[in-house]
Amino acid sequence: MIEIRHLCKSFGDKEVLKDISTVFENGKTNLIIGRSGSGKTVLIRNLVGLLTPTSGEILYDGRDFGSMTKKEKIMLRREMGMLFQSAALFDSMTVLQNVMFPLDMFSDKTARDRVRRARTCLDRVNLVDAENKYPGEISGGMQKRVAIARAIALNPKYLFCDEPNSGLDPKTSLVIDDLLHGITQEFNITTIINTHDMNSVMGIGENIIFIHEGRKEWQGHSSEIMESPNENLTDFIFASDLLKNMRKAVLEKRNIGNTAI
Ligand SMILES: Nc1ncnc2c1ncn2[C@@H]1O[C@H](COP(=O)(O)OP(=O)(O)OP(=O)(O)O)[C@@H](O)[C@H]1O
Repeated sequence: MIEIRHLCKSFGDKEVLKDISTVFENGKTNLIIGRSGSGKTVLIRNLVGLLTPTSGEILYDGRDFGSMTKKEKIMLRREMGMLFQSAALFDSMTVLQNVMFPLDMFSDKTARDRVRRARTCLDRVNLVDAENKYPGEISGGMQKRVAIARAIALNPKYLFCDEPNSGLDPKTSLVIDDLLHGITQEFNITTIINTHDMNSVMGIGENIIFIHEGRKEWQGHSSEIMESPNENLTDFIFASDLLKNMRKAVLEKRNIGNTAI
């Protein structure tokens, strides 16, 4: 679980994050959504320690990042898996070598156990057969699955994903969403996904944080979005006229249903 208390982040006199407090639970896919420039990336960068908050606290299972020693911060970073917008694989390494990379760097397992662990992770993303291929020889969706296998190689407690579906077609995006959701539940990880993908929001959004102009404007489950009275949220989610009309039709149908009861 990650808890944020009154987090603020400014660059000079520009306030980007304004008094954000929330809880990201383990075993849940937590999504951060909001318009471009609303502060999502800055929030994730604060969470992974790439930026230092101007004020406020971030607690990782009760451990306050701000008061950790350098050594404790290094240990904490090893509990974090990261999935970047591009899969960020090493082109000169095979799929297996890519997944083994964090194990070779940080694990004290024997070489044999490291290979076994990497294969287990590849199996989890259905890519065992591709272990000897190079990133350039596989599709974008497969590359993302390799990146997921690599991100979970060290059994992370926390998994941070920055736009995991960018550049993928809708069907492949669903596969990635299902994998992230499944892995999160199976290994009880605190997963935080920064996304613009509305299919992900509606499909796997168990705990959604909507950031608007640097503030947490709304938080809830995807099933609560349709009836939310928050106009900034519904304008953002149902951006086109088509989606607005669909929402209107659904709400009217529900109202008629309720009246009939
Ligand atoms: N290092 C920095 N110095 C100054 N301003 C910054 C810095 N990093 C981000 N910002 C500003 O913070 C604001 C929020 O940026 P951020 O990248 O978090 O937006 P975002 O919600 O992730 O947008 P997008 O969806 O387009 O990725 C922007 O106005 C950006 O210019």
